[in-house]
Amino acid sequence: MIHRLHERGTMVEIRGLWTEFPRGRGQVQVVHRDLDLDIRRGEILSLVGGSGTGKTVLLRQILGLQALTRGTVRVLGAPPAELSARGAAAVGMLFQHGALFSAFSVLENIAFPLRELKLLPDELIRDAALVKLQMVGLGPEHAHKMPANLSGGMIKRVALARALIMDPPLLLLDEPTAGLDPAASDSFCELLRGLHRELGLTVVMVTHDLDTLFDLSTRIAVLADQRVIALGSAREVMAVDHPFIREYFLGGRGHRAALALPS
Ligand SMILES: Nc1ncnc2c1ncn2[C@@H]1O[C@H](COP(=O)(O)OP(=O)(O)OP(=O)(O)O)[C@@H](O)[C@H]1O
Repeated sequence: MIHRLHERGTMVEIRGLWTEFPRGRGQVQVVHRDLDLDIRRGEILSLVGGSGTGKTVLLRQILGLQALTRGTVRVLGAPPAELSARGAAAVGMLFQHGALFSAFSVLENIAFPLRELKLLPDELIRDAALVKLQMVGLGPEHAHKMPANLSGGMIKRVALARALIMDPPLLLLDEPTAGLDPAASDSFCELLRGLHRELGLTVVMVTHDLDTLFDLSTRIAVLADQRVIALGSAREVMAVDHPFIREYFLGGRGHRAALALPS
């Protein structure tokens, strides 16, 4: 049962999702209204939408950290909470403010989720963390540095290594290039593209950065009106007539970034 959807090529299946938050005096804020979305195995799906459209909430629901009001979210055919309770580690997440533990070294930060499981001896955990450090393009000379002594780009890389420590098939990225200068942002995108290819990862990414969006996405899902209003390639999504899409993609910044798309 667990692998049924997996075999069919669906990594995440979201059906009839409603998310509501109480707003006092009996009022509720409806963030998602009957939202459906399939995330295919091996794709890099970007979620875009205006502020407050529930992109981060959706990532947290895929991770099993946020309750649904109604509907279902299944990762590899099972509710995310069920997967994590079994220690299946199907999902890794790079949080937007993916702060590292400041009192821990780089290697201790990367090793943390594995250490928490208490299943492996220390040397194996250390070796696994060193492999991940190398995987994100950092040499062993960085292993014992403290987070305060790292650049923004290095912090993102270490947080990414930590997200990958359990070898999850699905990686969630919340604003992966936010706060990075253009050069660091480009090189982080390059790293993500390489890891996606080499590890065969499925990636779901929230981004406001159009360069990152066009650079990495294999498909784009646009959230507006509490649901997914457009889903497809950049060109397909841009062809959908909706006020948010016109403003976001066809405004000055969007137009410039779209010109760089391969024809
Ligand atoms: N735990 C919570 N309790 C109450 N309201 C919440 C909670 N989490 C999120 N919200 C509300 O849900 C809405 C969607 O939040 P979310 O962070 O997912 O937006 P977003 O699309 O990621 O926005 P942005 O692009 O600005 O980061 C917001 O109005 C937010 O205030």
